[in-house]
Amino acid sequence: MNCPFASSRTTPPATPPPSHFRNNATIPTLKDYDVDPIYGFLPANPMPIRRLPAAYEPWENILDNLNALLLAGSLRKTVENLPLLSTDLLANDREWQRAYLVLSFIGQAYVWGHSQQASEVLPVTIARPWNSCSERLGLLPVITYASVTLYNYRLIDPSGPLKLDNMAVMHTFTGSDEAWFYLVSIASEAEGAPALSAILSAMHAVKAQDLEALNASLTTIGNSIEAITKVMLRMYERNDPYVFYNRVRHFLTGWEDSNDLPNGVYYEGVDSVPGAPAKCPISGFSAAKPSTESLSQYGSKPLQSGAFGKYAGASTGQSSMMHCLDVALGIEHRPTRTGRCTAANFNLEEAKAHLAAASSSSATSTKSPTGCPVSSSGSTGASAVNHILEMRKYMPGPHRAFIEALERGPSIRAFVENLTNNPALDANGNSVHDPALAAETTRLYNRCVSEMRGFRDRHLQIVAAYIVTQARKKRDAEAEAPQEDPATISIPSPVTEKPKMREVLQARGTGGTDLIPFLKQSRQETIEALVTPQV
Ligand code: HEM
Repeated sequence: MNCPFASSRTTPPATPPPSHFRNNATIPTLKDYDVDPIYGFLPANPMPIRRLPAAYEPWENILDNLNALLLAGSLRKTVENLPLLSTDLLANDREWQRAYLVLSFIGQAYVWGHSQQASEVLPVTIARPWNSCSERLGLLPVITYASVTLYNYRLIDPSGPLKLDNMAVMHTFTGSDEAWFYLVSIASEAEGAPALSAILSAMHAVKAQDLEALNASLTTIGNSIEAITKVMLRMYERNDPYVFYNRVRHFLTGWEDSNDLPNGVYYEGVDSVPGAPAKCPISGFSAAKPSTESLSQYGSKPLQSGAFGKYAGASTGQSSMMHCLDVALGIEHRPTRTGRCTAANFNLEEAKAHLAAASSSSATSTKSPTGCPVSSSGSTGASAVNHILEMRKYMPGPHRAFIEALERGPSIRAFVENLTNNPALDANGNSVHDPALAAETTRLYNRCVSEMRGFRDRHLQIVAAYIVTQARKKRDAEAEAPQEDPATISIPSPVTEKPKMREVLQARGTGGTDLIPFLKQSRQETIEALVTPQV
């Protein structure tokens, strides 16, 4: 028998095995999913626009003055007094994307404020158009990776190279460290872009069983991952971990699981937002109503009916690039535990030990870095959620669809696995493929997986430096602060900053995950994709 998918070199099976690598599957094209061969997921041809048409000047004016308004404490009032602008005048994708960016910055600034209590209510003037833009783009009405990176970049010299040194961001909440955080992420999108065409070529090569073409594509994919890791390491150059943790993250945080906003945010004047609880048919309010305190804070106008939405904030985990690479290489992510650490079960020493282990080994541990008990399977008994898949909800619709189309495409990993361990034989029992070429395919595939592991190793170190260590320092500083007699302290301002114990004690992602166990699991799943020749 001469089945190319034969599972054994010497004993062909009675019936042909299934086509594990889905070689009849359709392969997507980049252009159908708003992906550029050079810019990847970054909008290009035309580039992101820098200002909306004149009708939207009231929004742009607020963004121009965002920092000043925040500092002056007058942002909320200004937003409440905005005219309600319709999105009907937005004429093309770039305008919709720009509007989403502008409203993301204003919306986040409104909710979190500057040393103010979070606002549970988002006024109709922002809530309604933000929700319309999100619907149109397949995003959610919260700040996302798309708001701060994809739609927020420009080239300093438009005819110059797509490289970090020639990139700028249009907006930040806080300044240059934050800008660098976005810029490095944007540069990583650019460095990864060649991998996207190569993934499609690799899938075509699998279909055609063309090892030379497959090897060339795998080489490009491996080089791209290496370049992503290299540029990611430039993060340390101009983004100070203290500034990032204590100044920047605040604005990028969502309200999916927030102590400050336990019901999420109330989108005034919006009939429904994705995932919103059902509304009361009589009052028009969703089951949970904004608190009396929120209502009293909320200006003088009567509150319109609306809907509560609970969403995670912006996270680099929302980059479609890494999802594509995972899918292309057959790296599968399992659900992660959702157990939350609390002040009660936090143990810093265990957290430190865990982190030390995390940066030197891939072995799983039975303690989370926050010192919370975790079983070796990563479960605390709480329901498990696949955080990596969850992040796809926060990607632009066409990019999410592209990843899903890749999932339906031919499986490169299954092909390499077969090639390595069940090579196809001709009528004489000889390998159909040149064994040296096939060995090279296995090596190149494994190199791609190892590059992904290398990326995740380095990323873990970044997260440790920018979040876990900073959380610890903040906790230590608070513990060392002299305990004054509260009776002798006068609090001068009506603006109170609530102690954020959970934020201090928990090293959590802006996207809302318990960090290190999640990232370690993701790295472990990467390692599991390696194809090992069976002897
Ligand atoms: C200061 C720099 C960075 C910090 C503090 C950081 C932080 C995080 C955090 C907290 C998560 C967990 C998900 C969440 O809860 O939000 C995460 C996930 C992730 N980040 Fe980053 N990140 C940084 C830079 C980057 C860069 C530059 C990239 C891309 C090149 C990147 C790619 C990813 C990916 C792909 C995930 C999903 C987890 C995985 O696939 O293993 N990160 N990051």
